[in-house]
Amino acid sequence: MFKVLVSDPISDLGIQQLVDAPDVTVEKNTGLSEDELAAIIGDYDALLVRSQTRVTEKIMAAGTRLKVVGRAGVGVDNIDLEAATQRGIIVINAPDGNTITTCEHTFAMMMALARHIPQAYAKTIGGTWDRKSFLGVELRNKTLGVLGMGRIGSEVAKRAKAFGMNILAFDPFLTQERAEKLEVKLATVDDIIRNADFMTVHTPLTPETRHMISRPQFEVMKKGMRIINCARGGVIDEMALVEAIDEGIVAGAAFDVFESEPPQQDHPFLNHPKIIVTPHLGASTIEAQENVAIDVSEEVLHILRDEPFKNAVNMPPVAPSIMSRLQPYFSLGEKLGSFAAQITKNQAIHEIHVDYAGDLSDIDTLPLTRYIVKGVLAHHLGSEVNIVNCMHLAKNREVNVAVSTAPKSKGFTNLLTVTLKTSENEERLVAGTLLNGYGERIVQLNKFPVDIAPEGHQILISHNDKPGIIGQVGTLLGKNDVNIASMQVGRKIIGGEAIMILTVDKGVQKEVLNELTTIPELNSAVEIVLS
Ligand SMILES: NC(=O)c1ccc[n+]([C@@H]2O[C@H](COP(=O)([O-])OP(=O)(O)OC[C@H]3O[C@@H](n4cnc5c(N)ncnc54)[C@H](O)[C@@H]3O)[C@@H](O)[C@H]2O)c1
Ligand SMILES: O=C(O)[C@H](O)COP(=O)(O)O
Repeated sequence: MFKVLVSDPISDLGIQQLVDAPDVTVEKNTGLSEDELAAIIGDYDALLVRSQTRVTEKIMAAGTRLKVVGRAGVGVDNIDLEAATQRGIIVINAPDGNTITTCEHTFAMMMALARHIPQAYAKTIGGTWDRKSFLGVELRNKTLGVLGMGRIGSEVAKRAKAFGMNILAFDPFLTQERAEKLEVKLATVDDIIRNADFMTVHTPLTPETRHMISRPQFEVMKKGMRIINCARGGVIDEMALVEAIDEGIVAGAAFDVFESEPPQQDHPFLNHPKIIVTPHLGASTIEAQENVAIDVSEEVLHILRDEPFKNAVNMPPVAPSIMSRLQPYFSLGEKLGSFAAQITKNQAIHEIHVDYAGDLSDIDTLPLTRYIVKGVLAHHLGSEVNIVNCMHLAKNREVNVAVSTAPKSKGFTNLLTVTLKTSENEERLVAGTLLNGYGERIVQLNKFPVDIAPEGHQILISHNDKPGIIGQVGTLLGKNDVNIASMQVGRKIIGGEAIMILTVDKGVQKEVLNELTTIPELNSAVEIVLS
């Protein structure tokens, strides 16, 4: 008999199929502390949660029977995926069930914001009949900026069209073709900041999206913008937002999510006259809660019964025979994918092409391809991507994954070449190898041969091959306290196009990268971070 523990409030109707299953017993025990949960989790085969229960390393370690953690919802930021993967615990989520509900909540927030509904309600029930203080704005003919055009962002855009709004949309995976299909205008973050009347964010919280709207963005923002966040706290810098509202740059904000939940009583959003808030209610409808609970219960049953399942967000075991030959390349493959994604910044990727040469040309490399695709997608999609779901996510985003093989590998015994093709018909190429005795190396970047260890923080500079540039780069980084550990320069012809790759000891601020581009003959500077 399998034992399932439900540790957050999850729809009864949604989990009915688990309750009815003859080989399963379901127990509910909500509101447990980490210690309380750790004390009992050893008795269970499956754990069902929403976002309240933090499924930490400690819980995973105590879950000696645990096969699966089911998240009735999208975000898995409350689950330690690394710890689950290490222990072979499958983590699944229900990515589709609350899309419409969250989209509708976003709209409710946008309209409440436009018409001051919470503030007017509070005054009216307080006995004041105030018709002067709450002059609103129409949505019609206004420009809505959507950051993140995944499931929820796309639905929001669709509904905004019906309200007569013009949509500017940005998503690293949004191609011109898909934008046309969705009837939105493909834009940059900068276009949105400078031109939108309303802006709504629908991205996960990743190192790249954290504070993607902060002081520098507020400084150039269209005056009077209204901002909605029903995605994840932290995408918009909360303190910078309060300042921007108080300075009259932002007209108002509607937030369902906070950097830390629940927020402290003295959080500046609470009781601010121009900020309206809800307590992470985006997914809280009867329908969505039933949907996500049904989806997750179905998957939990499959996993407990060793049947095929689809929405795993962490890694399943790979067959041992394939593992022994491919495993040494998994980490290199993921890093090549991530490197390639980071040098393809702000361009929609429509194909990930992988070429396997030499030792890798005669085996089934699909598990390795998954690591590469994961590396590419995880840069934008965050912890939701894993080697189980990455192909599915690529397909959903109309990103084609193509593989070719070649018996010869330019003098290397093995060579992995990852090429990202963008919708602007550009290509970014990163090739790497496992060198006997030297480990992982990147040996080609676009058309330039290089030799770098793919790890830590790097700066990739594209410049014209002119005397003095290296010195200026070194001086500028030194001035900004960035220590250079190693440097590589590559060029095809003297005086022509060239690249420089610097390995540095720590992260580099965006301002420093921008300053680098002011050096004459230096065309671009991008930071690459590899773990
Ligand atoms: N408030 C709630 O209760 C609630 C409910 C459901 C989902 N969510 C959250 O909403 C967010 C979106 O959910 P979804 O189901 O649409 O996810 P999704 O994965 O379908 O879409 C997220 C999109 O963000 C894009 N993205 C990543 N980095 C970006 C960047 N730097 N700039 C612009 N776009 C970027 C991705 O390419 C992707 O298309 C998630 O954070 C999810 O956890 C919140
Ligand atoms: O990621 C999600 O699905 C939402 O944030 C909903 O979270 P909840 O299940 O705690 O409401």
